[in-house]
Amino acid sequence: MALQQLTAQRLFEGWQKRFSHRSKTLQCDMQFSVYLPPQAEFHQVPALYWLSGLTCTDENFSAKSGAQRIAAELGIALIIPDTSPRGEGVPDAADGAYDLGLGAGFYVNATQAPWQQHYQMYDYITQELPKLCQANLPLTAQKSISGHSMGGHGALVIALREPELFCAVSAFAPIANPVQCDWGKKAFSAYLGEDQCNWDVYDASLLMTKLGSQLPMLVSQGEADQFMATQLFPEQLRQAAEASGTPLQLEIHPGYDHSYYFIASFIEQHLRFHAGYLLNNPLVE
Ligand SMILES: N[C@@H](CCC(=O)N[C@@H](CSC=O)C(=O)NCC(=O)O)C(=O)O
Repeated sequence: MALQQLTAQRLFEGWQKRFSHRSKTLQCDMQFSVYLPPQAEFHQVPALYWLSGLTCTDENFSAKSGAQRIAAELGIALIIPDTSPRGEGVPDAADGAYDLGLGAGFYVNATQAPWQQHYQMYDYITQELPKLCQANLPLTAQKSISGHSMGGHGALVIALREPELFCAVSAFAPIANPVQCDWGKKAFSAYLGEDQCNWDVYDASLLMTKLGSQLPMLVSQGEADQFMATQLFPEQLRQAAEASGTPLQLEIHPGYDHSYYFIASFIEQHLRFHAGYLLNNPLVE
């Protein structure tokens, strides 16, 4: 599996890198970013996978979160994929809408035309990308996962469905019950078809109610988030956790909105939370 390095920049004694590769799963060329902490020059390090939200590429989190300073201190690599397949021949929303198509893959495996050939983001994130990173970067097998909004939905769904892949999960302002909100209904009906029975396996609140989880799980939500009441529904996640006995740490932060300013304010807490499990040292948190 060939990986082409596009850029490399020194950052907090480590390296911020951008790679390109041909994705067999998505049938297009993909780019992703990686932060390698200084420790990776001497030994393998664990990795946190970060899933971004609507309209993002791998560059939003890389440039705006400020995560690298803490990742360098803790010795954790950050793997930051794109949010959809891209390139010539990859379909987009007919009207160029921001919440479907390019930049809006929703981390599902599409089954419907014209999406199903390329929009296989669930398999890309859970299978192809980790294999590629493991084979080409100085990483241990330890992984955890986090994300924002659409990416928070992706992180929770993936961790609930495949808990053996990760040692912890967290999310910022996740779309917690997508089958009930306009963003989710629009994307799922396009990618998965009108039969809502096929949507449930991509809904964190429904999955949690059904399966429960003992995975360490932290969710942060801004109370002044402009999307909280219409698209995110954190209360549904809280109820699902209570119903299933899932030890969800759900924190509501007064005054914070949906932006990367919120993420930048709490990313240190999230990285220390993940480090407690990635480094097998609960005292780090
Ligand atoms: N353009 C839209 C909102 C787009 C938006 O807010 N995107 C968020 C993620 S929202 C859920 O997945 C984001 O992370 N944007 C990138 C950034 O750098 O801020 C609208 O106008 O409502």
